[in-house]
This record gives sequence, C-alpha cells and structure tokens, in this order.
Amino acid sequence: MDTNSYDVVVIGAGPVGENVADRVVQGGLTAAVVERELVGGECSYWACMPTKALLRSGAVLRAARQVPGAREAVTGDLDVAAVFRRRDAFASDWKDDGQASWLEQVGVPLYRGQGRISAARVVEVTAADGAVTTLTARHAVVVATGSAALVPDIAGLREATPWTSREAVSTSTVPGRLAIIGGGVVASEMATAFAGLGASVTVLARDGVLPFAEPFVGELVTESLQDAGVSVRLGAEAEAVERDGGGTVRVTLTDGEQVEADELLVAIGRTPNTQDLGLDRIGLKPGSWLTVDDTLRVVDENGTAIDGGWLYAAGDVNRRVLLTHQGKYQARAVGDVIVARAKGQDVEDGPWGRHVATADERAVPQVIFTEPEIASVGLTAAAAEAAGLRIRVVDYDLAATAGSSLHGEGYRGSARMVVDEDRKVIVGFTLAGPDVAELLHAATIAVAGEVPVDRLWHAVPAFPTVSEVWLRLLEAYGR
Ligand SMILES: Cc1cc2nc3c(=O)[nH]c(=O)nc-3n(C[C@H](O)[C@H](O)[C@H](O)COP(=O)(O)OP(=O)(O)OC[C@H]3O[C@@H](n4cnc5c(N)ncnc54)[C@H](O)[C@@H]3O)c2cc1C
Ligand SMILES: NC(=O)c1ccc[n+]([C@@H]2O[C@H](COP(=O)([O-])OP(=O)(O)OC[C@H]3O[C@@H](n4cnc5c(N)ncnc54)[C@H](O)[C@@H]3O)[C@@H](O)[C@H]2O)c1
Repeated sequence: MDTNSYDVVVIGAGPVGENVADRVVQGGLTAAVVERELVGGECSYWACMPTKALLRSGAVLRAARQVPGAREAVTGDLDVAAVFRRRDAFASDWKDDGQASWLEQVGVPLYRGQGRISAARVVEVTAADGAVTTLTARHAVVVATGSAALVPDIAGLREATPWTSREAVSTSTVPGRLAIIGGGVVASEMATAFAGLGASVTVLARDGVLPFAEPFVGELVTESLQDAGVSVRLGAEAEAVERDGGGTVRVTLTDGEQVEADELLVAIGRTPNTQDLGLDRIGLKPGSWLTVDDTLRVVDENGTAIDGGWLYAAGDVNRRVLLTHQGKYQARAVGDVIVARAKGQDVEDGPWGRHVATADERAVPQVIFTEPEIASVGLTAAAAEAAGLRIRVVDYDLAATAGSSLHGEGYRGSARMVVDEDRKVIVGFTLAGPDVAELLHAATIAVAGEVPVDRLWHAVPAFPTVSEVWLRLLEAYGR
C-alpha cells in the first residue's frame, strides 16, 4: 500500500474537481485528484458539450430557413451522420487524454480509481486492478463527485433498459420512436435534438414543460416542439413499463393509455454520486446530497462543519445548483477559502465575499438550448414572491424589436424583467427567442451587480439588435 500526502485531495475530476485542484495549486498548495472514469466528468462527455453539439446543427438549419436568401440555399435536411461525427469530436471520442495532460501541466497528480473516504482526511483509491493507494490530505478533502441520472421506481422500468441522458447523448442511431419521461431541461433539449434528427418523439411531461421557469417559457417551448411534430403530453404520468421481445417499449400511463416507442429516455432529475464514497465512515449517509455552508464546507443537520471542517463539497453533489458554470464558480471559491484557511489568512465569508458562492442563491444564469432558446438569470416572478420580495413584472414581446425582425422571419420570443420595488434593482430576467443565449450576460451583470434601474437607462443598447429589448422593458417600466 502506497501512502501519499497532499495539502488537498479532490475526489472527482469533473469540471468542478479539476478547477478546485487548479485553484488550490495556484494558491501555493499541493493537490491530487481522484477520478474513476474520465477526467472532465459528465459535462465533457455525456452532458453540456455533446448535447449542445447535437442541438447546434438543427438550430443553424432552422435559422437559415427563416432568412429569405439563405433559405433558398438550403436544399436538403440534416446530415445525421455528420451531426453525430461532430458530437463525437466534442466528446473527444470519449477519451480524456487532453484533460488528463492539462492536469499534469498544472501540476496536479491524477489517481485513477474509485475514491473512498476511509477516515478523517484520508482517501483510499481503488484502481481497476484492485490496487489500493492511500492519500492523506493535510488541510482538506473536497468531494466533487457530481451526480447521475435518477431512475424512478416505476414497475418494469429498469428491466426495460431505458436510456438515461448518457445513452441519449452518446447514441449513434436515431430511434424511429422516442418516448421521454420528464419535462425538464434534459427532456426538452433531447426532444428538440431527436425531433430534429428525424425521430418521432413523445414527451410525458407529468409536471409540465420546464415548470420551474417563467410560465411563457413552457408555453413557447411546448408550441415549438409541437410544430416540430413532437407529441407533448402534459400531465401524463408513467405507471408501468415493459419492453417486448421485438424491442418495442410500452409505457402505461396512470389513465390507462399506452405509449409505444423504440427507446425510452428517463429524464426526471439527478441523484448524487455519494453511494460508494465512504460517507458512513465519517457519520454521513451514503447516497445523500452533501449539505454545505456558504464556504462550501460540509455541515451536519445543525449547520455545524463536520469533524473540525476538513471536508468540502462543490458542484452537483451539494445540490446548490446543478450547472457546470456555477459548479466552477463554487470551485474558485472553495479553492481560495481552503488556501486562506491553510495560510491563516482572513476568510471573506460575507455576502458576495471572495470565499463564498453568493450568486448561487440569487444570480444563477442558465441557457436551455431548445427552440426557442431560453436564457434566464435570478428569480422568476413566482420565486421572488415566494421569497417575500415586493416586485413588479415587466414583459415585452421580443419579436417587436428591430433586431429580431432582421434576425429572421417568424421570430417568436418573449422577455420578462422582475424588479425588486424596494431596492429598484432587477432580481430576475428571462429571455425566450432564437439565439438569446449570448444576450444573457448583460442581465447577469445587472442582477449580480445590483445595478439600479435608473442607471440602466444609461446603458444604451445598440441599434438594430435584439438587445434593444432592454430599452423597451425600461420604457414599459417607466421612470
Ligand atoms: C444531459 C445533460 C446536459 C447538461 N447540459 C448542461 C449545460 O449545457 N450547461 C451546464 O452548465 N450544465 C449542464 N448540465 C449539468 C452539468 O453536466 C453538471 O452540472 C456538471 O457536470 C457538474 O459537474 P461536477 O464536476 O460537479 O460533476 P460531474 O461532471 O458529474 O463530475 C464528477 C466526476 O466525479 C467522478 N466520480 C464520482 N464518484 C467518484 C468516486 N467515488 N471516486 C472517483 N471519482 C468519482 C465521476 O466519474 C465524474 O467524472 C447538463 C447535465 C446533463 C445530464
Ligand atoms: N442547458 C442546461 O443548462 C442543462 C441541460 C441539461 C441538464 N441540465 C441540468 O441537469 C439537471 C438534470 O436535468 P433533468 O432534466 O434530468 O432534471 P430537471 O430537474 O430539469 O427536470 C426534471 C423534471 O422531471 C419531473 N419529474 C420528476 N419526477 C418525475 C417522475 N417520477 N415522473 C415524471 N416526471 C418527473 C420534474 O417535475 C421536472 O420537471 C438539471 O438540474 C439541469 O440544470 C442543464
């Protein structure tokens, strides 16, 4: 048995773990990373990058078809094999040499295998050949093990070998008929992608389509999925599933109706990768999400850092926000706070301080790459009200800007600004429309920067761009 000591041991080399280790090393400490699969994690190989590659070709084709002059040049349909080849390249053909060598370059040793906490500050790594290496952390262990698709206990579902996001994202065949359980982000993006690739898609959206977003988001995405031939079954709940000898999957709904498909994708949320992590060795429950304080230190049910505070959790596994960019933001905060604590420096843990992830609560940006694209930051009107804020909501038809009419024919979209009336700052902003992703950061700056609405009148959007919606929203709000 080898024993190796580092200042920090990071379990999980997804986007978050990689960034924690890098940050710690930049701060002058040593760090090692443990990874059981591919360096780069879910995001690089089965989530963000390959899904967006699957979606992009269809989006470009739709965009070209909306512009006279370009439309005439489009004479065929998507080249499905070429779409999959591009996806493969974005998933680095499911090889992690590039990211593993980046770790080497930044001075972070990689231990391949299953990491398990065996005692305070001690991590055992079991390699594929069964060899065990023991790593000791002088200052901190950071759990960045991410999450996996949640498969619910629906009768017959597991036996029917459903797809999770992993299979959907990495397939190289388009099923003739694809049924999807769920109406969230994965369901909406994959319905968009596979409908574009030629599948006949049915979405079983028990709780609606994108129900956590502003209501117009679900309406617009549902409408456009239906225009693309997708059957969107709002309120449909799967009760039983079976796959027959011929490979057909039959989903029986609670109302007795049956939906048939060639593949079934389950997309109802995530479960933390903490099952086989040794949590029981330190008094925590295997399989549970790890609760953290504002400096990302794992805490017990009373909010007390466990065992003197050597254990941190960042990224999906702490359930604060299940998004890559937000996990990497946490990674920067957690890397810096571990360095500060190790060096006896001041910890800036007040709101918006250097060592906390305040934006997780009120300023999370997200883009959903459906048709139309959805770009949002901060609170929805409903969430702001639930948080007790006195708000005013301003809506604007995005298609009414000069920029959007130039963008393409039949532009459909909407924008909503949620203003905290007591502080006169924007606390939420949602855009739905073609190519709105790149408009989002302006809103993120306004929300995180708490820019007063009066000052925003001086932030003049260029003409003729879709960003002119900012001016229209301010005009509707008044001054
Ligand atoms: C289909 C899909 C599309 C998505 N698209 C987007 C998007 O467009 N934008 C966005 O921001 N987010 C997106 N997300 C979310 C994003 O993928 C996650 O938020 C992100 O991957 C979380 O990063 P992480 O490092 O916390 O975890 P992960 O990426 O899950 O990485 C964790 C790593 O830890 C390893 N690991 C786990 N347990 C152990 C152990 N015991 N020992 C050793 N190694 C271990 C795993 O193998 C993995 O490599 C998407 C998610 C899905 C499912
Ligand atoms: N573009 C992006 O930013 C992007 C893309 C994909 C995934 N993600 C992230 O990945 C995570 C996982 O995505 P997801 O779509 O799996 O989860 P989700 O939380 O977005 O949506 C899951 C949906 O399934 C519904 N649901 C829950 N249990 C159900 C059941 N038993 N039967 C039917 N419906 C049920 C929920 O009401 C919810 O609407 C999300 O948190 C998301 O942030 C992000």
